[in-house]
Amino acid sequence: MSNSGMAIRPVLWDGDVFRVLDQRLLPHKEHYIDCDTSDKAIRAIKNMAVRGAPAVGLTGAAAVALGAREIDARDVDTFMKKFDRLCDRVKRARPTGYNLEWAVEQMRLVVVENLSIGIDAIVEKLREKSEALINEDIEVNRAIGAWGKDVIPAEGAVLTYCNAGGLATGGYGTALGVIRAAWEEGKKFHVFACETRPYLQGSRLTMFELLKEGIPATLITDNAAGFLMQKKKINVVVVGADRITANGDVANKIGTYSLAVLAKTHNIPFYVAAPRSTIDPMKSRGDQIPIEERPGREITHLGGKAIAPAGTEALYLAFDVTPSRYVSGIITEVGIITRPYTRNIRLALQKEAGK
Ligand SMILES: CSC[C@H]1O[C@H](OP(=O)(O)O)[C@H](O)[C@@H]1O
Repeated sequence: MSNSGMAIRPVLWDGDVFRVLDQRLLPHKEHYIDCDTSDKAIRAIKNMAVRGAPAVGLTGAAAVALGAREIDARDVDTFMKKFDRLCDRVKRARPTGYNLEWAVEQMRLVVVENLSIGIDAIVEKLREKSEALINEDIEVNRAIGAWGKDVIPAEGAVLTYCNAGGLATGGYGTALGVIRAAWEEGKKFHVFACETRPYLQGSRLTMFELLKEGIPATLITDNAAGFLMQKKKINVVVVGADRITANGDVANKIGTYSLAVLAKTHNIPFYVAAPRSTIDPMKSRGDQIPIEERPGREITHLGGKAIAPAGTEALYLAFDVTPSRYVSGIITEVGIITRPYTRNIRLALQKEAGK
């Protein structure tokens, strides 16, 4: 276990270097990229060396802390102008997850609240805030697990999609945080993990995490989920989220919407586990969420080898949006939000954490 007690640390500070576990190499190799510049941290987000909305947010915050050190400014006004440009550059790294915008805003607030202490002291506070956000994320995920563990049956099967685990966060996980908490309570359930084409977060990352901790799990192809639900093999579905709008619509990995519709068809509870930092109160509906389109090569190639004929045109929409009517509840660090979502999300955002 690392010093945070986490089985896995996807991101961490080591002195003045921000270290990112390169998830493109998992499960075969655990290699950390040492980010000593904002460009390296931003690149790690763009090329998905680090992925998962909260982990992306934490890396964005680190990119801001690293970038602040790079700013050449003799006065605070000049520093602020360059700092705002840095924040905009970091936020553009990936468009769909809200945690990136949220984390960069947390960093910007540090500067705004400390303009009088001088540039060097501001830079130091940004480095401290970036590390604090990682530790806060772990605690928030533990609270999500504590609230959510009761949706997992004492025996039976939970299906999850993509990777919303320690690798997608500061180290504990949202959907996998719920599963971890239920396991730590002694429940004897089974996990079905969808492989989640094309990046294979499920097969490469979720199975990596669950096997590491001895949580019973079976990998399935994405297209097997419906049949298992039809055969009554699944008791509950728990997934993560990248952005949740004020009315409870949920952006998550492409394929999540299909699972939600199937779950509703088969009367299976469908839960979304996410910190409140994933909730975007400024967007009222899911159709306002920017959906990232990634290179088609990420579909036509696997491990660098073509799995489609040369010249194949591929459309890779990396996320989809599940309307709130398919969502049984949103598991957060302050409780499980249920409908009416607009009202109850607003109340949840006003609560103090942990109450
Ligand atoms: C806990 S958020 C995890 C979330 O992020 C994943 O997307 P990506 O791997 O492309 O960053 C996926 O949507 C997961 O549910």
